[in-house]
Amino acid sequence: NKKKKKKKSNVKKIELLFPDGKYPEGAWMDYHQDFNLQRTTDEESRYLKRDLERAEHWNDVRKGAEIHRRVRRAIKDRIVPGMKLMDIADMIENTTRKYTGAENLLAMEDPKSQGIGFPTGLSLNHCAAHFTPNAGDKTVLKYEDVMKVDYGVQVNGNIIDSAFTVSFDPQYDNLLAAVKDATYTGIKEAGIDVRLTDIGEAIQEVMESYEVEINGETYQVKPCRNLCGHSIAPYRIHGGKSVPIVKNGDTTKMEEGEHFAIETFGSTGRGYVTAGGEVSHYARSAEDHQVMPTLDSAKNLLKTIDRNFGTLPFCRRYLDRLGQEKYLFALNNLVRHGLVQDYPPLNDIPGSYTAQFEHTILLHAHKKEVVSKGDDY
Ligand SMILES: O=S(=O)(c1cccs1)N(Cc1ccc(F)cc1)Cc1ncn[nH]1
Ligand SMILES: [Mn+2]
Ligand SMILES: [Mn+2]
Repeated sequence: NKKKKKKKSNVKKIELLFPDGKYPEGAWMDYHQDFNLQRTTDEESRYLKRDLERAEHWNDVRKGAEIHRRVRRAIKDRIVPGMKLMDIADMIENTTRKYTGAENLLAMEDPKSQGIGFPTGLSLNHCAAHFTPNAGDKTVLKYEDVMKVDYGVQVNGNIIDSAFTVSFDPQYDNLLAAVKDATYTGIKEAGIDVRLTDIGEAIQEVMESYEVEINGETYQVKPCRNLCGHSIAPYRIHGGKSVPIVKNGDTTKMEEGEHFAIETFGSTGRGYVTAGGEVSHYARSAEDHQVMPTLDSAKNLLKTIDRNFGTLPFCRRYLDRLGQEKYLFALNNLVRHGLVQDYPPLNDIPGSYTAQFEHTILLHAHKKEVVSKGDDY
């Protein structure tokens, strides 16, 4: 009897698809009119020259973005009700691993050179962010679910952070439309010398201009006021600046050369999230002034984390995959000592629905690049 041949995925390493090593540019946008008027033409040419000095850096980011687009194209039609979240996460992560050649971290000379940027978020309904299944999770995606798919790709530490929302029931369409419009508004408002609070104000105004009727009740869409976008630095998903999605008075400005994840979250609940539920997401804390752990198991786990992830976020499944066993006590010890930061799921009130869209943008000297833009969102 012919054994049913496992469908071999035809995903190849991305380098084979781009033999000249040049990766496609994202969507270009001009900075605000008045900003451009202040700059003379010879200034523009100086900015362009300065930008070209970072060509290799930009190319790395574009490589990650191309992989992000190809992964979502490969998996989009395969995310259907009845699927286990575990299988969706594996599909996304294994496709990313194939494109980046990061199938087996233990076999890689530098496991942090390129690969998964951070855990695949698959947050459902009132859970807005930072949920990914831990081993043994049997959750199955349902027709009435609103799932935020939020995953990362990194190339030489340049992280692409982009997310979209999956839903099947058309009654959620206005919620998703509100958030997509709000995220695009944030992307349009962003720019060199722009104040973060002004971006938040513009996002909030658009978000709140939408209403959605779900199960016979009408809601005005609310921004989740304590969630925000963020700057991105090499191997650091949070570069230090937070981009609010409501007016918050933060007059900090965006600066030339920075990478930002512009993400907005809309909700039919309180518009405010609280941490709750089993933790899956972790990351090495940046500061290193903490005291080293005395517990041997914690010391060894820290070494494994440093070698395989560095300061990139990881999840319990990635430790399982490395063959780590019974690591929870040691992991919680590292969290208690402040050596590892935990990122619990962030939830609005049960029964509410949240949606998200997110892109990574690059503030070049002369123009803005929405590097993770695709023909899907
Ligand atoms: O909420 S955040 O911690 C944050 C927002 C503003 C300043 S820090 N976070 C960064 C992050 C933390 C842990 C991860 F595993 C991955 C990312 C935003 C985010 N989560 C998913 N995509 N983007
Ligand atoms: Mn994200
Ligand atoms: Mn983000």
